[in-house]
Amino acid sequence: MSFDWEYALSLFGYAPLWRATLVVIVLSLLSWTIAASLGFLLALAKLSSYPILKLPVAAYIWFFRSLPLLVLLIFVYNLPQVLPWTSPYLSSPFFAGLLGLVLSETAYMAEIHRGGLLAVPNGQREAGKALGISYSGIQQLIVIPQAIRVALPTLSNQFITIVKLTSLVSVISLAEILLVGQRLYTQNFKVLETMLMVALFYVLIVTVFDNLLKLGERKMDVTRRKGSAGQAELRAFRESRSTPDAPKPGQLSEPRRTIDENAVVVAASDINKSFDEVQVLKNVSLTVSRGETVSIIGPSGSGKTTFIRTLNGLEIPDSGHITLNGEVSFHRSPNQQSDKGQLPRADQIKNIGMVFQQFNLFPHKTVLQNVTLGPQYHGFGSAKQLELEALAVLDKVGMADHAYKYPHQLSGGQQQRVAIARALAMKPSIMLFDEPTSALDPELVGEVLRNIEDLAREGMTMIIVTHEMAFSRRISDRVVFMEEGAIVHSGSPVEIFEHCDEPRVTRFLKDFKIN
Ligand SMILES: Nc1ncnc2c1ncn2[C@@H]1O[C@H](COP(=O)(O)OP(=O)(O)OP(=O)(O)O)[C@@H](O)[C@H]1O
Repeated sequence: MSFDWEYALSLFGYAPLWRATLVVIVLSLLSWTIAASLGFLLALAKLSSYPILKLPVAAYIWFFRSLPLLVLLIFVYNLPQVLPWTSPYLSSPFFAGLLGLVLSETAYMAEIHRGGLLAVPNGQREAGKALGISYSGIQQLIVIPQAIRVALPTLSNQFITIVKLTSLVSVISLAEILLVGQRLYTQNFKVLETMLMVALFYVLIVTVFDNLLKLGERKMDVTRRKGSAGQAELRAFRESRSTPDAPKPGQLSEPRRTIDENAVVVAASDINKSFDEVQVLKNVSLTVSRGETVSIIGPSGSGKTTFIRTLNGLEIPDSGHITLNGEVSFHRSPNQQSDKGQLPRADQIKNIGMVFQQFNLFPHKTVLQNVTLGPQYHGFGSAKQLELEALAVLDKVGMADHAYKYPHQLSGGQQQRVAIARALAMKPSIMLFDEPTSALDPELVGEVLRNIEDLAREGMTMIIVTHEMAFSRRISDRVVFMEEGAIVHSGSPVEIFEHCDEPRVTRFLKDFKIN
């Protein structure tokens, strides 16, 4: 018996096969979209810290990933036998198939999304928190867009899997491609010819959608973006800055700072913090006045970073008291339980700018969007006005020309300068710098330190955790030395770097080149 090519090719003109193709496409698209959306919610629930959400979701995922789809389809299709009210819906093979596919695929999608969510570095969430953005705002603006980009290739692959799984729905008599083929060859016995065409129809669908999804992936890939737009906006900004009264780029608005000792910006007292029974902060107290630059130095692991993170709520102390501009932002007495006490409010947190060691810029947003995100979220002004303000603040750190680029197109030093601009755009009362140059190559350190020095000169209130001793000596009004979770010594740069006879300080400083 020879292969009947003429018959096989004639199936390209067979209308029921094209109708079945449409059924497969619609069923796959609906299953994929619904399962991807529900899977995302399940992934969020599985990652939450509430057992009441986590445990049922974990059980769902375990159960539906263990169950063969064929068994599930037959079960769903026959459910009206025991639950007659489901009959109007589930007696339709299409809806029964859709329900079976969604139930099963949601479990897989949840795991794919969970991988995407876990791939977003924690620094991204912390950067959002430091801008005073709420949990849901952080998810919506920062985490979800990045998690979906990470998960997209696997989600696309899952669509292809679903297309092929729709063939199983033939078992409950849905007239999809396989069933139409089976009906044909049971009449004419041309099994191979018919199945070849059935296979070709699946390959056709998969090829078309695979290419469409790849196109979508490429569009969402920020590393491919050039970010070259915005030249007109930049020119308009430059022109507006060249009017006689406007400050020139890089020009400082105030020539010298003054320290107002009567205006305390931050006062922290008796801050204690332990991680896993190890006490890393021991009754730390520090008061910073308006216009003052305080640097915190000390050996690695002495608690410097942990301390400044308690000031804006990134770490919650076990006990202590913090005021911001005279208002209590944190209070918990030593005998209070860990879920009691007053925690910093968003309106207080947004008043504290923070620059991280690892920059933590949002990779899916341009430089300008990174800077406008916080002010826009808090409704500081119209989009146009905030854009102009963001360009001005970027200009101040010498980054206006890069406003329309993405973070991956910048050097480490440039990224850190954008991070400084992002914090400044919130018009904070105080800036916290957590080792702002530690992650930079030596040749890039200078440009960032110059920006911070400019801010000090302008009178910005700042606390800087640093290992750059010469820089600390040059710009600080006060230097605080920490060791083993406590402030051991503090004084003017001259007192600390030249006349200190505290053995722990001199021992620490002897390894540094200070001049
Ligand atoms: N989230 C955490 N969980 C457990 N331990 C932590 C955590 N954060 C910090 N620690 C520990 O607390 C101690 C103080 O860390 P911290 O980062 O504040 O020190 P540091 O003085 O800033 O050090 P470095 O100069 O190396 O950055 C260290 O022993 C560190 O391992």
